[in-house]
Amino acid sequence: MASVAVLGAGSWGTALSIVLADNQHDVRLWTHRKEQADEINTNNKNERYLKDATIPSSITAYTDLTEAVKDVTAVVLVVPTKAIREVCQQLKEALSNKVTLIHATKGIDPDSLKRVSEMIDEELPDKLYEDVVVLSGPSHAEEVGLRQPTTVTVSSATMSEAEKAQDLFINEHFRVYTNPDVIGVELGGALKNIIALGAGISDGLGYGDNAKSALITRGLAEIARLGSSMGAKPLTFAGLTGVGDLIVTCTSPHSRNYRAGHMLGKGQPLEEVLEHMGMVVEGVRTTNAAYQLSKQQQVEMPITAGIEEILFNHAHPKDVVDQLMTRGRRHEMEDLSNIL
Ligand SMILES: NC(=O)C1=CN([C@@H]2O[C@H](COP(=O)(O)OP(=O)(O)OC[C@H]3O[C@@H](n4cnc5c(N)ncnc54)[C@H](OP(=O)(O)O)[C@@H]3O)[C@@H](O)[C@H]2O)C=CC1
Ligand SMILES: O=C(CO)COP(=O)(O)O
Repeated sequence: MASVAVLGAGSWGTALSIVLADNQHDVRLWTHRKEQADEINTNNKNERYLKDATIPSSITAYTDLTEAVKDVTAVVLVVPTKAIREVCQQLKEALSNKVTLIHATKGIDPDSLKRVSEMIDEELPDKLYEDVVVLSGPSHAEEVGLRQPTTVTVSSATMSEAEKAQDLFINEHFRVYTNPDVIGVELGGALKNIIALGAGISDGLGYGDNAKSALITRGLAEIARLGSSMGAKPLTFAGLTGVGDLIVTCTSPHSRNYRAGHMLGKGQPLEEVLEHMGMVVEGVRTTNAAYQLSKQQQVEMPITAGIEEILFNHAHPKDVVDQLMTRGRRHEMEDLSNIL
């Protein structure tokens, strides 16, 4: 049994805490909201973020970060990308011993264009952990919280750290693979959110399965192009954290990115959509980050560019689809043949 602090009591932090508690670990779930900690500790519920799950009574919620991380062997960071630097700065003050550091956040920071593990490395001193472990894959919190079969991947530059994370999480409902390609695992999980927005937009416009399938496969092509240019191994995008996560997010009403896209496709403005969601829609900021990266890396990402136009320049979704459909002719494997 290990002591594990999970930082972030949203949908995913709560679901991952349930997995860890099922594995008999001592789980401390940190939230910055006192009323939420009280609800978890008193009613074993997190109504706002994971309403259908009953939280095992062995999980204790904390609002004091120093108390939450005292003597733990592992820390799981699972706040939205936007909050990663701020929470790391607090963690730096609160943590006194070396831990296995895992993050399960899926995004790219549009200000620094950094992946989440890169931001963690910038914010936390080396002495607090060996190498960050990324946990990613097709895993809706709503299903994990109900112990439905789920597979994910853990990745770290130090394989023994990834294996420690695998040991912590693996059980009969939650199967955990390892993969040494940190860049590919992290980028697949972040970039699929852009395509999930696109899939939702397409459905919201009333287009059918053909359009969605095109978005998933052509989206995968542009994810692989950008990812490879940034040092990822192309084969990773054919795995759980690439095509696996694309399928689950582009086809499921659990996905916040898909649902937000659906509302955009129906014509609702972005601000209204985000207010309605009340949970993080990572694809919005990551679209802008990926758009900037595509320019920096000189990689063609037409779907991402179209979604950038819809999100930030008031383009009409139907016009963007028309533009995508009437682009110049291409060979399907153009640009991919030299990375495969
Ligand atoms: N939900 C899912 O199925 C999955 C999510 N993920 C990823 O996990 C990450 C977190 O997502 P998820 O849990 O779903 O998001 P939610 O929107 O459900 O919850 C986010 C949580 O983070 C808290 N938070 C935000 N900012 C801070 C901060 N500065 N300090 C402390 N807590 C903060 C929020 O608190 P508050 O209530 O105050 O806003 C809230 O409790 C995302 O990157 C997402 O892509 C990955 C796989 C599956
Ligand atoms: O990453 C996820 C499932 O693997 C969750 O996606 P959403 O953030 O779109 O809900």
